[in-house]
This record gives sequence, C-alpha cells and structure tokens, in this order.
Amino acid sequence: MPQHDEDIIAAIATGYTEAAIGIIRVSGKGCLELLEKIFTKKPPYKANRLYYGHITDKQGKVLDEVLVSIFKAPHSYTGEDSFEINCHGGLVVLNSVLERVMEAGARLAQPGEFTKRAFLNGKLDLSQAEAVAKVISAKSKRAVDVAQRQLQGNFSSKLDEIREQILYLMAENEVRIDHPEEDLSDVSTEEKIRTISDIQNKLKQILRAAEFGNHLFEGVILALVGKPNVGKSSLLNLITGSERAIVTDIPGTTRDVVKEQFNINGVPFSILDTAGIRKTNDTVEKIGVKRSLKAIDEADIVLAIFDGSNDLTQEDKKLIERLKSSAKPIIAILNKTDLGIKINKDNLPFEHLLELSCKSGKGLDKLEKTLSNIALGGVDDSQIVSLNASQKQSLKKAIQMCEQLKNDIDNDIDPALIGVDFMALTDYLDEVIGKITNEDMLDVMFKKFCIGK
Ligand SMILES: Nc1nc2c(c(=O)[nH]1)N(C=O)[C@@H](CNc1ccc(C(=O)N[C@@H](CCC(=O)O)C(=O)O)cc1)CN2
Ligand SMILES: Nc1nc2c(ncn2[C@@H]2O[C@H](COP(=O)(O)OP(=O)(O)OP(=O)(O)O)[C@@H](O)[C@H]2O)c(=O)[nH]1
Ligand SMILES: [Mg+2]
Repeated sequence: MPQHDEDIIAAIATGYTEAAIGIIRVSGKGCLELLEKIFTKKPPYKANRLYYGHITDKQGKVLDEVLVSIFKAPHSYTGEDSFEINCHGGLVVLNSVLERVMEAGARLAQPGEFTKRAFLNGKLDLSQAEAVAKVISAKSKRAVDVAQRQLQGNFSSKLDEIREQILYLMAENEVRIDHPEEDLSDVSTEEKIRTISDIQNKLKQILRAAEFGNHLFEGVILALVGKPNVGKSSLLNLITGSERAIVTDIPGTTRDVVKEQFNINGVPFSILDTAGIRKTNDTVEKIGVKRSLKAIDEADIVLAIFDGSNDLTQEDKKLIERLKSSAKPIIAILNKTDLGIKINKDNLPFEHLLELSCKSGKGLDKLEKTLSNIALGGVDDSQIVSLNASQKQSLKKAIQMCEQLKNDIDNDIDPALIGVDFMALTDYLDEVIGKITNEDMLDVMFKKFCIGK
C-alpha cells in the first residue's frame, strides 16, 4: 500500500480534559524506530500487541507508566505503521509525553490528518470519512446509527451498484464505436433511456436523502412568528420543556431573539422566538421585528402562530401575505384553543394547519409529529446519508449529466460523443466517493475533524 507522506505525525487522540486514560496516537513510516528511543520496552514489537513499560525523557527519567499498542502497515487505521501510547489521562502528563514523541522526530498532526492518511491509503472512501466525522459529532443515538451504517460502507456499495449499471451501458456504447457499420446491440434505445432514467431517479433520491441527512446531523432551525401576544414564547417554553422565554400578557414582551434547543425522536431542533410582528414606533421593538423577519430567512421551517380564539386581524393578514410568497415549509398554528375557536380557517392557506393550547399542552404531540415528518421528509433512516457540500454538488452534476445522456441517446448522436458524456457521469460519481479528488476539497473535508482523528 502506498504511503503518501513520509513524516511521522502525532497528536493527543482523547479529550482535552482530566480522565482516567489518555491516548497519544503516532503514525508514519519509521515510527516504530522512534518508539524504540523513548520506550523502556525494546523491540521486537509484534503487530496488534499491547506492551507495558515507561516513556522516558533523554536522561532516562520516567515521564509516565504506559501501555503501547502496535499496528503495522497496512493493518492500521491509517494504513501506515503506527502506535498508540495509553497514558495516565492528565493534560500535563499527556503533553510531556507528546513533546517527547516530537523531540524524537514526529511532528504535530493537523486536524483530521490520521483520517486523511487512511483515505489516501485506501482504508476509507470519502463517504466513509464523512461518516467518521458524523459518528463523533452526532447528537443522538439515531444520528449515530445512521452514520455507523455509512461508515460500514452501505452508501459506498449503493453507489457501486449504480456505477455497474452505467458501465454496462458504456460497454454497449463502446461496441457501437468500434463497429459503426453493424448493429450488434440487442439493447433498444428505449431500454437505454429507461436505465438512465432509473439511474437518475436513484441519484435524485440520494440527493434528497442527503438534504435530510443535514437535518439529522446539523439540526433544523425553526422560527416562531406571529403578532404580539399570540403565545410564541409560551410555545417555545412548552416545546422545550423550559421556562426559557418570558411570558406575559403584555403585547411586545419578547424584543430580542431567544434561541433554545430540543429534540424530537433524535432530530435536533433550534427554535428562535422572535418579537411579535406589528407596526411599531418603539425603536427597540422595531429592531426586534426586523430580526424576526431575518429569522424567517434563516429558518428551515416557519411556525406561524395565530390566536385561534379570536378573528384574524390586519396584522395577521399582513403576515399571511408575507408567508404566502415564502418557499419554506410553514406550519400555521391556532393557539389558545382552550378559549374556543373563533378564527376562520378558510383564511389560512397553509398546507399544515394545527390546533394547539399552550396552556393545556393539547395538540403538542401532533405538532411534534408534523415537525418530525417535515424534518426527515419521510425518508427512511436506512436511506439517509451525510454528504458535504462539494459531494452534493458532484451529485447534482451527475443528475444533470443523466438528462444530457437521455437526450444524446434519444437523438442518436455519435457514440463517441455519448462515450464522453458517460465518462463525465462516472467521474462525477467518483468525486462523490472520493476516487477523484483535489487538494482543496480534501483540505475543506478534513479541517472539520478534531485533532488526533
Ligand atoms: N485506541 C483506538 N480506539 C479506536 C480507534 C483507534 O484508532 N484507536 N478508532 C479509530 O478511529 C476507532 C476504531 N477504528 C479502527 C479502524 C481500523 C483499525 C485497524 O487497525 N484496522 C486494520 C486491522 C483490522 C483488523 O485487524 O481486522 C486494517 O484495516 O487493516 C483500528 C481502529 C474507534 N476506537
Ligand atoms: N388561554 C391561553 N392563554 C395563552 C395560551 N398561550 C399563551 N397564552 C397567554 O397569552 C399571553 C401572551 O403569551 P406570550 O407567550 O408571551 O406571547 P408572545 O407571542 O410571545 O408575545 P410577544 O412576545 O409580546 O410577541 C400570556 O398571558 C400567555 O399566558 C393558550 O394556549 N391559552
Ligand atoms: Mg414573546
């Protein structure tokens, strides 16, 4: 297996806090010779063994009593020779052992550099590397489960299957390039177009699942909007189970944006409570209103609150007009239903219309179900995938290229040109999985990892 970088890298791989044990990870060609210099236990070192001994400084003074595990290329996380020092988990101890490792010839690893090497050495593809980051940053068990499946290669094999389908069509096309005079093919034009449509649909589903993957891993932003006193802050408190926002019967209570986190079935949500939207001459409230309009822009889902126990007012109608032109999913909520329902629902042209009482909590379960459905779009967990922006971009280009190919084949253009488009299509898919990469993209990708990963 090729070793892409000659240096030996080292980092603390465990958390920067006092703990029972802390691990220093070291990787790169020649690292086992480095170990020999600083470890009281001398070689031979066998792969996948744990050795007891002491790390000493140049004068032979003990820096820590440790256990060292040995990995030999290519059978390690990075694919290189590597070892891990299990130290006592104090930051001072860990730092002195790390400094000793660097004194002996290693350099400090950059964030994600171990995983980058694993990728460059073919131990992981790019979608698996992305999954490693998500396994670590996931905020719920559900998100971890989804990331684990991707780490095991589920997504990679799905793309492989699609690639197989394309290769079959490419081979058929090659025959036509080589034998332009004869009609050797038993695959009809309709069948080819059907197969490409099928591929395109699969790619579209993956893209859609990746959008929802963002929701599961990064969270969903909700904005609460509505005229003063309808119960926006009450809803924030109800849904988060807190007393975070101040609730009074005085309209205009909330002036700045209040933000709070909660989760539904393992999907993280942030909810932004904003100032009630109305015409106002109060400077502070005006700024608040401006911010609430901005919150609508930032939100993934807008919760528009109305007082269901009264008729719609001019302010409500203005808000409805404003929201009608928004492309975002909007849930209209008729609050204060414990006081009876007087509002005319015909004037609320929203796909989701729910009744609620923040006072009794009635209707909350339905709201949570609706939020959960919109957040994950009904996509099954087994289909959800986490892709970064540039992977999604490549996927979009692949989807466009399918469109192009359908036209190519329908118009019976020169097979040599069709071949070029097929190549472009497989290249775009290779970018998603990381068979084709560029240095900038890898930089962006691995920078978000922690040190030592
Ligand atoms: N101490 C420690 N714990 C850890 C890791 C680690 O690197 N070190 N991991 C890392 O982040 C995760 C485990 N992932 C790993 C993945 C591959 C290999 C590895 O050595 N693979 C070899 C041998 C496989 C085998 O024996 O079957 C290989 O792929 O060839 C090690 C850990 C989580 N826990
Ligand atoms: N009866 C009843 N009263 C409610 C309900 N929800 C909220 N209220 C009351 O309505 C008043 C206003 O509630 P808030 O949550 O402060 O309203 P808001 O929309 O945040 O108001 P601003 O911050 O001023 O824009 C308070 O007196 C609440 O107790 C409800 O479901 N039923
Ligand atoms: Mg409020």
